Amino acid sequence: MPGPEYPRSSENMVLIWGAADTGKSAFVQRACYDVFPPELDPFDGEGDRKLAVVDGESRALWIFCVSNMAATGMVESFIRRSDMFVLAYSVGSDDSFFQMNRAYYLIRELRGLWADEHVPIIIIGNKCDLPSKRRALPGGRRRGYGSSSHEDVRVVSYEEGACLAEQLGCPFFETSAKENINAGGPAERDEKKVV
Ligand SMILES: Nc1nc2c(ncn2[C@@H]2O[C@H](COP(=O)(O)OP(=O)(O)OP(=O)(O)O)[C@@H](O)[C@H]2O)c(=O)[nH]1
Repeated sequence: MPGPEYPRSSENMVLIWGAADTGKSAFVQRACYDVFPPELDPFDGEGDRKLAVVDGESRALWIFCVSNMAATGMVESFIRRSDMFVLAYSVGSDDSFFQMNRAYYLIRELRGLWADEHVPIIIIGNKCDLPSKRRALPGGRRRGYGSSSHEDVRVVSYEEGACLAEQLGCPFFETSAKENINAGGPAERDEKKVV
């Protein structure tokens, strides 16, 4: 398998990071080509390009996806190089939602964000087209970390996503690569925060 491609010097690098099956590849395909293939090859190690108009200025984005299953060294290398981050979860997976915290704090740690450096991080809850039908658990409990695989129904509400994003100080969007909801805009809006 070829090694990862790298962005050109004129491009802003956007790292999309999330659990497996959150729809990262589908989101990029929708954002860059306005298509929704039913099945996609794993996207790790590949980048894609999108032109975005930011404050009236055309900018080139190089968009790169990694899942949290990727090799630690590769993830850290791309975290250090990226200009902005999109942390993705699926509204159909509690597990992917809980894993975002780890991604968020790793970015902050590696980029020294406890100091003054500002790096834009946005959060997207993909698959918002899934129907809302929360499964009842015995005793009314909520599932916890590691307890959920991906579902065909929504298990993370909009409010839960918005609340976490607010706590972390990140812009938040629910998206659907499938139904083309907010799937072309977040990177452009995020870019606005950079400049
Ligand atoms: N309902 C729905 N399904 C989606 C959406 N986006 C992606 N999917 C489906 O979710 C599955 C995973 O999509 P991928 O784009 O391969 O997910 P990924 O996060 O890149 O997965 P990895 O390569 O394993 O990291 C596929 O079956 C997609 O068709 C969406 O917006 N809505």
